[in-house]
Amino acid sequence: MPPILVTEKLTKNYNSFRALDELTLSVAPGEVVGLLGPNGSGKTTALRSVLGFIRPTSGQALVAGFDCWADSVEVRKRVAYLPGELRLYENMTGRQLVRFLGKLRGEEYGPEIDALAKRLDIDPDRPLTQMSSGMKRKVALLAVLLPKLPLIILDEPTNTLDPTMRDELLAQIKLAKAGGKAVLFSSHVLHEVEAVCDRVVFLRRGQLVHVQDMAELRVGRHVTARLTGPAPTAGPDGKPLPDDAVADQRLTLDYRGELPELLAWLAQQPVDDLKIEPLGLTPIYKKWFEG
Ligand SMILES: Nc1ncnc2c1ncn2[C@@H]1O[C@H](COP(=O)(O)OP(=O)(O)OP(=O)(O)O)[C@@H](O)[C@H]1O
Repeated sequence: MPPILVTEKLTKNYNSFRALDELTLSVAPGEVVGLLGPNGSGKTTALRSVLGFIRPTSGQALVAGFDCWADSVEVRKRVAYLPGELRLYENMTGRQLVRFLGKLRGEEYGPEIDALAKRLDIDPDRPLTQMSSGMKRKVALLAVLLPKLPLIILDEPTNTLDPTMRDELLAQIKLAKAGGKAVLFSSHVLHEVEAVCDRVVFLRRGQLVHVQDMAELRVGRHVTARLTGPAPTAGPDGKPLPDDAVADQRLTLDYRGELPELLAWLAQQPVDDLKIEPLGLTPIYKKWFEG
């Protein structure tokens, strides 16, 4: 299926400062892509450029073939967007706001508002002025999840949500994916990104430095153990261990083979205090941003 979103060498300078540097990526229908990177790495700049809020210095972003800057009206008809910082119409109730935003797009919502409000545990008839910041964020999520649009863009969506609602939002992202929508979102929370993404794009100082296929990561395991005797020279696959696998009597290994092979190998090693975890994004994040 052709991608719904394509960026080609998308670049944004603020005066002489390059906030986004030749970002090239694509997101297909039914795909969830995460943007990860430290503060100021260009995530919001990338998302806002796709929405046509920011004029690229060079390169382009296309949604369903429409240029995000030149055809931003067409683009916004196809994208539901949750900004990082909310500016809501405070004199409305949640229901009024969601209906108002729907009407701007020519969509009418009925009982589905109540069904989703119930799942998000908010009263849609309460004025926004009487809501906490997390409740307001949930109203904004209603407005993003209800529309029947092919692309959802979320800027740090779980910010201010409690743990139960974070899980609910992740479930909603999975539902959107199952319904064939494409989702692009930024986050700082690695385990959330791990839970829902098909691919994760790492940004550093505006540049794409790594793309991680999550299916590839999910078959891997991260092994740590304390060595009580001589360090092994070969790994579970019989190949020499990497130079940095053993330091200060601690073994650290990323393993992508079969589990019985790993367990048989560990049984022959002088190890205790053993931990075997899913590979996860943490070591990759550390490599790019803390290494
Ligand atoms: N309007 C602006 N004028 C000048 N510089 C800007 C402007 N907007 C963003 N920047 C700069 O561009 C860089 C990227 O900012 P951006 O908001 O895209 O980062 P981010 O990855 O979303 O960060 P965070 O994780 O903190 O939300 C930062 O250095 C920021 O200071």
